[in-house]
Amino acid sequence: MSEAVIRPVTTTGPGLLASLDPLLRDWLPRQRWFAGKGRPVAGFSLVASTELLPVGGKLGLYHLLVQVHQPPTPAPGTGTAPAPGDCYQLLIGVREALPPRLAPALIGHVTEGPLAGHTVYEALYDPRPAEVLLEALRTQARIGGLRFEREPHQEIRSGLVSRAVTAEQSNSSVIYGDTFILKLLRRIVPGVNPDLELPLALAREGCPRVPAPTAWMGAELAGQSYVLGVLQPYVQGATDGWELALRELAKGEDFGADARALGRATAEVHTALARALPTVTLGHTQLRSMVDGMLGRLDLAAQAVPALRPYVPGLRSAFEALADLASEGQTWTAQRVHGDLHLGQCLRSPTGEWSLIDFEGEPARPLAERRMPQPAVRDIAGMLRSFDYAAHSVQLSVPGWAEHCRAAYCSGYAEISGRDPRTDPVLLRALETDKAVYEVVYEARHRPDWLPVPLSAIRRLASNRPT
Ligand SMILES: Nc1ncnc2c1ncn2[C@@H]1O[C@H](COP(=O)(O)OP(=O)(O)O)[C@@H](O)[C@H]1O
Ligand SMILES: O=P(O)(O)O[C@H]1O[C@H](CO)[C@@H](O[C@H]2O[C@H](CO)[C@@H](O)[C@H](O)[C@H]2O)[C@H](O)[C@H]1O
Repeated sequence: MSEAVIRPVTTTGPGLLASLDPLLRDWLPRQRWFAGKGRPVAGFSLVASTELLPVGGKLGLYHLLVQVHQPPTPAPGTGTAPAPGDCYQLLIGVREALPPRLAPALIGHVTEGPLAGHTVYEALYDPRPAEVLLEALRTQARIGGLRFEREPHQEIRSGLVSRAVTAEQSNSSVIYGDTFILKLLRRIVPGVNPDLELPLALAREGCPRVPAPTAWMGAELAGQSYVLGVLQPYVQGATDGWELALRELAKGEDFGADARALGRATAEVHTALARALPTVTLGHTQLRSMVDGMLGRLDLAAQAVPALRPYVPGLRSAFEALADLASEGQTWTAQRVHGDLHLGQCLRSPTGEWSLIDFEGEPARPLAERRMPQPAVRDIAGMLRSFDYAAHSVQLSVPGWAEHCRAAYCSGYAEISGRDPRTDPVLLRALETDKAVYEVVYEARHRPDWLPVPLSAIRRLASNRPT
């Protein structure tokens, strides 16, 4: 299909950002997806702007890439704090007045500059702007620096009605007619994004455990390419694993069969990834640098979260035990992995089929690190941590629930891959520890009330107690 240009680009001058500046300073830090929380916003630079609907009509629409200037993190080593100057993707609607249904999307009323007298708002919540994006994907448009691409044999019907996903997310998503879901990435970085790269590789490998990307949007800026969003089929009527697990727990019911099926699904994805993309052998040198990475993250985390400090020696020993095995000559295979696997990233369809989503990896880690081959056990460790989270999140504790899920999940994994992760306890403990350390920092930054959940695992892992 030939590429269609729906509208020539209009590049706006610096006045646009100046007029939005005071509103963005207030609005941006309140967004769930804003990664620079806890540090003041010193200012903005416009990286790129594209007028998608002309301002001056009833509804104007800007696509903006905005660099946010923040001073470095005050306390050294919050571990996951982004470097100053993170770039965010914004879709800004411009109207003279906002209809009441769009009130929750309000960014503010502009008083100065080229948009003075207008109201600006988060346009993803508005069906018309969302339709503009879908139409651009459908027609493989190029609009200014924005490129919209589609898998050659995939069709997108026009006129699908949109609704925004309101759940807490690291990015922002829109559902079109229960047929597609578009994820707009918020903090954007140059390079190949694993959230597109891995599902595409899996789809081309014929793996049915991941919704196959239908289309995507990106940009070329100063010679570098950026992935800005991915459209994929919407799994209708799906429930995510976190919700399911909590539901079963609350009823005191068994999650073992689902955990086993999830283990099988994870192994199917790992097997397909190992076929589709290069694998490497991790010997002593590579393991040493992996362990050094874990130790470094632990140090940063302990600086940022004092509650972690008493456990540092025990946690270090979990990592050093792995390095010791490597110095005795043991090797491991590494491959591309999901990178942030947890129950919330697993969708169960009404027919009981599991799909894995969100291959972005841990959002705070540098892209290059997220794309490095890892032992597949890293994902397994993530899921085991998730069973533990679920068990700690309900009022009524069900003794042995997390342990039962762990066993079922590992057995399911072994059924497909031929490798039971429990036969590699030192690696599993090290990777669970690394994940729990990440979670401590994540919770301290985003959900302090949840901090006791990873901290209880930290106590167990530091003393090398079994679950
Ligand atoms: N293909 C899909 N089908 C149905 N729901 C989906 C699909 N992809 C994502 N979702 C829903 O959207 C939510 C956010 O998606 P996710 O990829 O995890 O975004 P984020 O990176 O912002 O966390 C998921 O928790 C899930 O509920
Ligand atoms: O889903 P995201 O990619 O945004 O992942 C981040 O947020 C997760 C929480 O929403 C966080 O997951 C942690 O909490 C979950 C329960 O809410 C639990 O199931 C996970 O095991 C636990 O790690 C994830 O770490 C973070 O990267």
